[in-house]
Amino acid sequence: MGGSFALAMKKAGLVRRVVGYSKSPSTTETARRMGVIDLAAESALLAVSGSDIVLLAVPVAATESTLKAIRHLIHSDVLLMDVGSTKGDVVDAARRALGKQLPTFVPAHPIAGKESAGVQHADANLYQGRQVILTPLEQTRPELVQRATDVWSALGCQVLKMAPHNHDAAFAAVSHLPHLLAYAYFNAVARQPSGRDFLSLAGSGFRDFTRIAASDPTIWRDILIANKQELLTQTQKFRESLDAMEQAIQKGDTSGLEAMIRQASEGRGQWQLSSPPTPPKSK
Ligand SMILES: NC(=O)C1=CN([C@@H]2O[C@H](COP(=O)(O)OP(=O)(O)OC[C@H]3O[C@@H](n4cnc5c(N)ncnc54)[C@H](O)[C@@H]3O)[C@@H](O)[C@H]2O)C=CC1
Ligand SMILES: O=C(O)C(=O)Cc1ccc(O)cc1
Repeated sequence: MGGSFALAMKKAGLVRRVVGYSKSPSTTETARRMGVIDLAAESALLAVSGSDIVLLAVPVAATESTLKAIRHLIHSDVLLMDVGSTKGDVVDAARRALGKQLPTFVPAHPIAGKESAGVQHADANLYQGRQVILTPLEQTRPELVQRATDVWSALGCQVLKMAPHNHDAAFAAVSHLPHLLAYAYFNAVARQPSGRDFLSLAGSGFRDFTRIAASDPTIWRDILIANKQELLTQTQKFRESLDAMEQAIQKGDTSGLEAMIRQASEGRGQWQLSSPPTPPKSK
């Protein structure tokens, strides 16, 4: 996410120089070789020194320690953002870590990404035509919320604002639950004695359903734990829906089963991925 942001900012002509830091030196080396960053910093603190915009792209559970590592060099005009998939925990971490620098922080979540993590998959067009959710705090400086909106808009995003708890409730349903189900479903098939044989026969429906089961384990462990309450609400709703379909099958209730399939089929047929009406021209 961080690498894609750097490439997109460069492509949009919005940055003079990108300084990168990762706790893994091979990541910054790859980023430099790919032209994602211009300079590798020796620490997170040195990376933010003299920067106008700071983007944190780490697992959500690493937010607090990362903010603590950089807070001394965040001055009041710096636009500080994250890209974490959960917002309640990130905002709590920022409150604990940032102290008087809290007004510089604009929590952000681009609804764009891939199942493949790592800077080697960085993509300058990742954010084009996507939504980004900002969850500013009451303390956040309005000028910085505007600057964040301008930055993401210039990368081709539609910017929405909402409260962290509303964000987490929605994304538990449409992102965190499907990732959990993809992991659970893939394991359920693969762990059977004949699992390997079954997998070798699978077609595109299986491929599409399980694509996100290839997503990064550390990133997703942190997301599922961070949004525990909302996620468990959604697993319960899913269980009820699955139970109803199972019962119809068990009873041979063809019309009940068809009605449930029809409802999903028609709903999914009408659903479209949200995107801005007119994405900006790419350079
Ligand atoms: N991959 C996706 O599709 C999306 C991911 N996100 C969010 O973006 C953030 C970054 O994810 P990706 O870029 O996909 O992952 P990534 O694996 O490509 O990048 C994560 C970076 O964090 C570093 N890191 C790992 N553990 C750390 C720790 N304990 N302390 C400091 N740094 C650490 C890694 O070295 C790596 O450079 C996550 O918070 C995720 O929830 C948001 C939207 C989409
Ligand atoms: O790979 C996919 O289709 C995704 O769902 C990408 C994604 C992953 C995590 C997010 O917080 C937002 C988007």
